[in-house]
Amino acid sequence: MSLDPVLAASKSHPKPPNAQFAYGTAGFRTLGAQLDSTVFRVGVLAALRSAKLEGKTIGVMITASHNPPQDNGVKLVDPLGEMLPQVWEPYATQLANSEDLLADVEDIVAKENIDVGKAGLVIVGRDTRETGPELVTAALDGINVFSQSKDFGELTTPQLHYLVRSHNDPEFGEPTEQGYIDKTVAAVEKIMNLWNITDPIKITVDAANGVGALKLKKLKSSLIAITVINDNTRDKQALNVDCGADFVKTNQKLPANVQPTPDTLYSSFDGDADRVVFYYMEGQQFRLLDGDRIATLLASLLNTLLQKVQLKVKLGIIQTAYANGSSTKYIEEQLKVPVAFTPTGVKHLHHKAQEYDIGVYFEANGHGTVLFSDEYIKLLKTTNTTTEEQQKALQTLQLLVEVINQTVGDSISDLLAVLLALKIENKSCRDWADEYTELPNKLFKVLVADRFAFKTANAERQLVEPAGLQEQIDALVQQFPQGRSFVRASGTENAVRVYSEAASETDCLELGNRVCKLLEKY
Ligand SMILES: CC(=O)N[C@H]1[C@@H](OP(=O)(O)O)O[C@H](CO)[C@@H](O)[C@@H]1O
Ligand SMILES: [Mg+2]
Repeated sequence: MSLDPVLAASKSHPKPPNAQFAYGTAGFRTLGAQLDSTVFRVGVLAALRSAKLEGKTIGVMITASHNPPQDNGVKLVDPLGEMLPQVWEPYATQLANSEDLLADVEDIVAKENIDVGKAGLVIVGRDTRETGPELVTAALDGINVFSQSKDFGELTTPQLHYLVRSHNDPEFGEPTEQGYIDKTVAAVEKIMNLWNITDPIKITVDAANGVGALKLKKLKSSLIAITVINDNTRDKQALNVDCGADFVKTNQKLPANVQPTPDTLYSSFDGDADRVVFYYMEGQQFRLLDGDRIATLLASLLNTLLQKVQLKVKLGIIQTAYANGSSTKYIEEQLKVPVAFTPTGVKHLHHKAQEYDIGVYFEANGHGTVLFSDEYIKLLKTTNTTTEEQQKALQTLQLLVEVINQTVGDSISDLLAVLLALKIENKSCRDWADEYTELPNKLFKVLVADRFAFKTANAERQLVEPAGLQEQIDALVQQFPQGRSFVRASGTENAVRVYSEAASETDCLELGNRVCKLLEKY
């Protein structure tokens, strides 16, 4: 099959002069108005990826998550719902920046030994941004050069991952949006019936004025009573503004439009509904229950259920350096579950989680999920129980595999899993928040001339370059009780991040400010 048609198709999607693009942690992300040629070329690459995998279905998601409304982005999803493998990321960058598209397509086809005639289907989803529809057109134009395409319209990022997986693996679920909803709702209802919970699970969710609002409203069940606020997806300038998971986590305060009833749990999604955080007011105090808390709550429920059935499996929690030190201590000392650390970015955590029978991974910002291994799922099917209590625990473990999205962090399924865990364990939001006391912590952003000069080791917890800087940070940290601080280059923004944590609020600020000061000369 000739590669020439790519040239004619690319004529309607010219590359802006002098623009440079890089496929990073979150795919391509920049102003939506700059992305037409890039998204077209990602469409071409998606078709090549499908051909390379002999006709497997590939996904293209158009979103910029928690970024401001004028931004947009695009990322590729592999057949089982995983991220594009890292070895293919340079191809995405190569095509996006190409001045001779045909030559670069030929280069990739030759390097990967691709028969473009084998391309199968590429499916496309987008969040609610204004530039979404035109970028979908660009993606379809790119895909259609070599492959079949299907546009699923507005989706959450995790729904697109689900759809890619179910297209390739029919046992995973019905490959439609309704299939996703039915699978999730049915598993939640079954768990509630098992535990005789007749009172619907209730919560108010701040949907960041994003796609999560539309999808939450489609969860129809007499046992699920979700009130959605910040659901204005028609006002394209409202997305993620003064609301959403990132706003709540960063500012550690309530989003717009929540008039809180004390001791009542609330939740916030981000713009593409793959992150979730929880919070409530205890008197005048705002208490945040972030990704670290979700990990401990879910791991603790799973542990209890496993003990009831007397199942011995390898359960682990995966964190990044941004996890609060108190959460790590609580997991190791109280839950007695091993903790592993990886660099920031979900792909690292996801990969590590696959080493366990049950791998619970969450970034502190609320992005994460629980992965169950095939062996574990088989073990559940062949386990015998003697008592009714054990049978209930075993069935709950089986149903949790259905509730929790196995492809990627998912606000909707994480929300439901958390609410189920609280019901089953009969925990109030205070009980949950009192499991451990967080150390005061703060995240700083420092602009430097060259963020690539900052090189780290030990899951990003130590700097190896610039030489000598880590020693200076260590010397500062030692001066503060329970102090911890580290510096790393952001993978998504042109900045260096400084994290600080210490026994008191004042110490935490002081430590952070002094580490930031060390960076001034860079
Ligand atoms: C401290 C922090 O929250 N960092 C975020 C942020 O990465 P940076 O590499 O720190 O810019 O964006 C990533 C993609 O959304 C997310 O996975 C990660 O957790
Ligand atoms: Mg997101």
